[in-house]
Amino acid sequence: QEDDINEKFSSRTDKYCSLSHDNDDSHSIFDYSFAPLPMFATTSVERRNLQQQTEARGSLRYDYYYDTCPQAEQIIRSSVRDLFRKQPQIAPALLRLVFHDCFVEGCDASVLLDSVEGMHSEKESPPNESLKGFDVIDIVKSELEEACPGLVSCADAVVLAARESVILAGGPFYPLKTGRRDSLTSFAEVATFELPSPQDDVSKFIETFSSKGFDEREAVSLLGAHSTGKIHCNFFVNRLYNFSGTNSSDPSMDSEFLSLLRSKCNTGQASLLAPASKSLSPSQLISTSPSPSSIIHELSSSLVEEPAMKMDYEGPGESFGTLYYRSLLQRRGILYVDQQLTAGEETKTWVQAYASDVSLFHKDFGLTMMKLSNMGVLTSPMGQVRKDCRKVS
Ligand code: HEM
Repeated sequence: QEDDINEKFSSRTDKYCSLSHDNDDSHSIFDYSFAPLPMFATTSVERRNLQQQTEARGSLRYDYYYDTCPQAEQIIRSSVRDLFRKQPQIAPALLRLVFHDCFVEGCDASVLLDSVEGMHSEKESPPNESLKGFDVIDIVKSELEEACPGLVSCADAVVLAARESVILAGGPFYPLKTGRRDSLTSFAEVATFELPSPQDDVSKFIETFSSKGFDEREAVSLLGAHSTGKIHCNFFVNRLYNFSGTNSSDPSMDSEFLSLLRSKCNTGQASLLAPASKSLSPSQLISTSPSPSSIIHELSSSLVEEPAMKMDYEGPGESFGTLYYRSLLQRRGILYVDQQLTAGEETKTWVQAYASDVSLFHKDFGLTMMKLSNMGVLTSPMGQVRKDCRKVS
């Protein structure tokens, strides 16, 4: 089996090397081993020319703001770090936010727009009800606006803030190109139908990610993001008390873990949170549960917490990824979709590989986050740079 994994890994390495040569970037990500990025042009005239050529080609490039706002990435880094010191839960919130932005019509900050007449916002679609981090992006963006008005897009702020969050959560650094622009609209309906459900089985999981261009290895590595943050009881309570209408728990769950989760989400809360989980579809289950969004939508007002389970329930100190995949092998996945990763032949191979090799996981996770962050981006002359991330300018 180890040979099998090695073989898959080496072909994957080749794939990424050749992929990066297909792009405008002639550097493999392994060339710089996550060190500071190489600069392609040395003088500011060369840089400006390169930027203009890049804009004409409509693609992203490293250090896009070098001339216009050289401090942009540093502002985002220090702003996220300062906020994290006060509220560590912003890191998982921002990591989840980038996934929910990029998976729906690309990384274009469409998830940040508020609803206005004639446009229903993605953030109000059922899968996004408990999404957080909007106010963090507002703070980051106001600092960017103060330094460089109208220049740095909300879409770049989202991907760069998420990368910082991964590092703060103990994950890897990965290089990111910039130059994304912001959408002019939000896609609430697409979000409702295209974001995956916590109740998906492994075939649905594979299908959803494959429809967005991710293979099984990439999809399994991305779910390693569930190493950090919290999951509210309403997303998994059906597994504890009434799995698939059986009035009993999910048989795929370890019994000690079941007791632990039941102690976090007791029957009273469970019936309150999922009154009709027998007959509801997964998306209905989420949408009809009392929305936690009023409480946790705004991080600053999250004084009352809904019942939830921490992903790093064994306590801090576990590095990003290790506990998550080991737990799945011990039948201790929190969401049904998490546990389902051990139900597919290839997905299980990757769970095993990541459980025993954290550096392999970090490398794969970094690569897949790069791919996620580049999905369906808008580049000049499309889209715009919003001044306020919640409103079209
Ligand atoms: C099949 C795919 C996925 C499903 C169904 C899913 C579902 C969920 C659900 C239901 C929660 C709990 C939210 C809450 O309790 O408020 C959650 C949390 C989270 N998800 Fe996912 N997720 C998926 C993939 C991903 C990916 C690809 C990422 C990032 C790359 C991600 C990052 C996170 C993070 C960091 C949290 C914790 C958020 C926090 O504590 O604020 N998820 N996810």
